[in-house]
Amino acid sequence: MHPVFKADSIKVIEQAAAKAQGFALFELMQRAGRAAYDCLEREWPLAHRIVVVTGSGNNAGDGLVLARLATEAGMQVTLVPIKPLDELRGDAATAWKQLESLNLTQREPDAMIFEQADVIVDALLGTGFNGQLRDNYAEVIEQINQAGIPVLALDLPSGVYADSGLCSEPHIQADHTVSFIFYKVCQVINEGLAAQGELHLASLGVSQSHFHQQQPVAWKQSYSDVIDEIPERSATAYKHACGHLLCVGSDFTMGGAIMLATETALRSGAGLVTTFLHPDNRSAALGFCPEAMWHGVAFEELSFNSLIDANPKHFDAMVLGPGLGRSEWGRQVFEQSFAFARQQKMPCLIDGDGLYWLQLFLEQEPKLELPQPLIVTPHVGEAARLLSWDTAKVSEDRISAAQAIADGYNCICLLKGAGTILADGQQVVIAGGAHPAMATAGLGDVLSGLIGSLIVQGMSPWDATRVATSIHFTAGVEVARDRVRGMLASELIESIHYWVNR
Ligand SMILES: NC(=O)C1=CN([C@@H]2O[C@H](COP(=O)(O)OP(=O)(O)OC[C@H]3O[C@@H](n4cnc5c(N)ncnc54)[C@H](O)[C@@H]3O)[C@@H](O)[C@H]2O)[C@@H](O)CC1
Ligand SMILES: [K+]
Repeated sequence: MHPVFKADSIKVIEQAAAKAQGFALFELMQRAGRAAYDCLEREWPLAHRIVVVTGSGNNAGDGLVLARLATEAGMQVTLVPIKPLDELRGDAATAWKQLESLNLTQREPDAMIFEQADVIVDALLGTGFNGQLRDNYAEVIEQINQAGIPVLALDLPSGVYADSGLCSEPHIQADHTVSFIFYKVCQVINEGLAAQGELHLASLGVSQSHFHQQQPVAWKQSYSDVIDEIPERSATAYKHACGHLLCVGSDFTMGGAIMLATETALRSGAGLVTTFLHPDNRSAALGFCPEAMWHGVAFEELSFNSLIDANPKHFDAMVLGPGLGRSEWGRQVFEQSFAFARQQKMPCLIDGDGLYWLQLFLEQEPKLELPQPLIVTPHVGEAARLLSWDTAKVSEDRISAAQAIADGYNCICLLKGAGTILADGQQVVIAGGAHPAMATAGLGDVLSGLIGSLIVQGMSPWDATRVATSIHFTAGVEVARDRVRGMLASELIESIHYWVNR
């Protein structure tokens, strides 16, 4: 897992690291420029004409170090300084002094200059960018984007806000980004993910021992961090020992949702899955996945309790809500399932319309006792309702929103979006990233089924949520590959079957 920091913390850490290792901060800038140059050479081995666009801060300094190294390596480097290089201060001024005697060509920003480059190096704005783009920055960024030439961004693409991952318009659209020292928030969530191209992390010799009391805002988790956490399965395992998941959802308008959750749960290893859904869906469900035990919950008798009584099985966890709908049927099924989860003290994951009912029930009865442990899996709109925040406020700070839900509901919150945010009241983990193909219906249902499945197989709700989120994203990327549209949620299930068994 990698720590994720806000820009201010990184500044403190840089200074602490330099002091602890006995070198000047300028050494870090040299290392940053070197790491970026190495990336340039590795990713574009044939590149010769390099245009380095610089701004007014230390990000420019990194670009000037790269310019020197590229020149020394025989490349033809042109500088496009947006601010006069003589006005640079501190370490960036030192970097300029080291370069000045090489008398590199300097040009005004111009579409022609950018179009003639093999690679454009973006050293305009890094972590010090704030507010609206000033002066001619927007115009230059547009010229760079329109040139259609590969772009290497230093630390982050200019115009991306380091601490939120939100972007100004315009912002640099990079092909590769070399992030220095630690990940920033923009490198793990929100639109920043789409701007950075392929991300490389260059630690510059700074390690976690230099945190210097700075708290990471989150930890970035990937599939390789979690795969060993899935419990081993013994050769003598039998289905009753591999967990029994109860899924509840799908009125007649959204029959597929709970089916996707159910099949995913079985394909990812749950021993048994019992699913309650609207009776109109039952025969389709049986055809879809004959391995699950499907029960139609009729409206007339609203017989959830009698169904439970007639099925005196032990359930290890419940997934409640995919496709539940907002009709009276959904309301009653939610009420009864919710009470059942509470009474059984079993882990309960509430998703989809289950979250709608949860919020409505709490509005009517604010002290309503919640099932424990509880997992909620909202998207931004659902999170806004749960928090009574407006949607824009949640979008602007999804990390705080996930933490507020985890704290307020004493639960695990999985907040969906580009970079899924997981909070449990103590820590924040970011898993997955962004892929355009994943903007499709049913993926949340698949994720809910996977989390429920890992819980019934013995993982703690927090671990199951973390591990499932990484597997789900990995499967999505594998299925979609470079296809940006048209992936079906059901296509992920086979891939999840593969990834849980690696
Ligand atoms: N020694 C160090 O401090 C190191 C810094 N590093 C680099 O330094 C960067 C941070 O440097 P700085 O804090 O100097 O900041 P930046 O270089 O990111 O940008 C700050 C400059 O941009 C200007 N600016 C801010 N917002 C603007 C806007 N909206 N429109 C136009 N101009 C704007 C500011 O006036 C300031 O001059 C990092 O991203 C990284 O690239 C690395 O070299 C590692 C070592
Ligand atoms: K940059």
